Amino acid sequence: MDAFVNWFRSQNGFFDADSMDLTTFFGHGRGAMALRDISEGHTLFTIPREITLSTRTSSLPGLLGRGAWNEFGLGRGWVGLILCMMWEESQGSQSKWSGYMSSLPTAFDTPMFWNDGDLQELQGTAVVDKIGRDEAERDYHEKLIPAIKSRADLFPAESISQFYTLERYHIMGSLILSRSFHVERWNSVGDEEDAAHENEQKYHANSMDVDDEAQSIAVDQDTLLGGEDDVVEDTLADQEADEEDVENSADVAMVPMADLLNARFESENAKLFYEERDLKMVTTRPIKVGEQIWNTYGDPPNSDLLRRYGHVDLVPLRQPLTGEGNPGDIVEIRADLVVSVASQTVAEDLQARVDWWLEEADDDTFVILTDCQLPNELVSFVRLLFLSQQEWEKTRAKSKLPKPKVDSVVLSVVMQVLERRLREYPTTIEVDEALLAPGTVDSLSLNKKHAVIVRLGEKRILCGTLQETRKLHEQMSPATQGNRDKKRARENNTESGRGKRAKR
Ligand SMILES: C[S@@+](CC[C@H](N)C(=O)[O-])C[C@H]1O[C@@H](n2cnc3c(N)ncnc32)[C@H](O)[C@@H]1O
Repeated sequence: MDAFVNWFRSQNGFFDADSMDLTTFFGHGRGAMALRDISEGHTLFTIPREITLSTRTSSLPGLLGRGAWNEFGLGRGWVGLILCMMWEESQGSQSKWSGYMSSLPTAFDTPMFWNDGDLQELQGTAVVDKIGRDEAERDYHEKLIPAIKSRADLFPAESISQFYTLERYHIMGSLILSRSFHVERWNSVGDEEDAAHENEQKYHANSMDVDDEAQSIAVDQDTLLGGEDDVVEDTLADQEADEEDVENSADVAMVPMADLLNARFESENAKLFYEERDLKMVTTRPIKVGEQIWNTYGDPPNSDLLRRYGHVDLVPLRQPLTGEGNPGDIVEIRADLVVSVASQTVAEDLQARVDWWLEEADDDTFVILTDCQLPNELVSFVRLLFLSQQEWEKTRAKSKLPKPKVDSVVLSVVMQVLERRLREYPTTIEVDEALLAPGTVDSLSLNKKHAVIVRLGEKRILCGTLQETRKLHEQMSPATQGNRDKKRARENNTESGRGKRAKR
């Protein structure tokens, strides 16, 4: 750690060694600890923008040239940044980032590196379909390899087996996934005041995928870096982002020192802020001596934490759930599961309705949170599937989604959907709870323990929602309704009797 701090200081980074220390926390890897009571608004460290590592700051895009960068598709997605990181690593001590690169981890607990047996344990969860190994490898073979093969002067044959292997590619991708920040272009000094209220790190759902990135700070690299190389990449990536309205891949940046902070659900006490020339990690709450200094990763569900970072959060859950888990958990219900359940009852061909829904609502997945409430979109979708032919034609003509109003038909379909969704996991909730019980949990491998925590979190939401739905269904069933009507009538009689008595 000393070598890294020395490198950081040699690059004009400021580090308040009286207030914080970099140390190892059990189960969290490295992190930062307060060495004294620190007040809110205190700057813990300052990172000059030129030592953030991105396709704007690396010299590689300039050396390869704008045309080639574009031709090989390196301005889209993370492949360009991955190549820059590989390139900088291959430059050894010649690279400005050598002291940083050598401090980065090379092993990860993320499912990207799990064996098939461990991956089986995640069946049914939102993780499996999102690992994206095949897509990543396609970029390696179709973009990165052709680019390096085209320039033996920049990528000598003997360096390829050391620095440009598929294994190194996955390691760099995982570093971006778990540690990158979103650093936007600085909008010129004149915009500084306007931007003042927005000048803190923003977090998005998924740092590593191009369409849902992680933490973010607005930065103008042009002002600070202004070299030819930057112009090359900037222009390219910016053009692409404008054209496609996707994240500008040039905004994805590795930020030394800031990426050493851990995070835990709703524990953030420090955040990254930008200024014209520097990024600053500033405390957002008072921190007591000995406490860990936490950044935020946006409090994602455990499925995303595991997929991107290789860990999960376990804190007390909130009503209606009990026990420990991640209050940010979610469970996803695919629209096709709902259609499959509805098709058992509905005679009409549902395809036209489904296509219309996808056009109008653009939602093929429904998300339930830990409050266990039915999402309006799910209710609206079920209603759509059960409309009579005449109602459906009217709905389509009006281009208006059905109102998310529950009735006993909707609830009964939802209950079947939830039950079927629960059966997609390899185990029951009871089995998972037993696996995580004291005495048993220690015998699980880390991967298996993480998988069980993720799937149990999702199942608890499903069971909680099923319970709530059953209650509601019960209240709406004709028998209960009849009893309730009778009861209400009795109460009304009593009420009116009381009223009369009161009047007297
Ligand atoms: C941005 S880095 C933080 C620094 C990292 N601990 C290190 O040693 O370099 C993110 C990684 O830290 C670890 N981490 C962060 N928060 C954690 C937590 N609450 N529990 C366990 N591990 C955590 C995970 O391995 C994650 O991939």
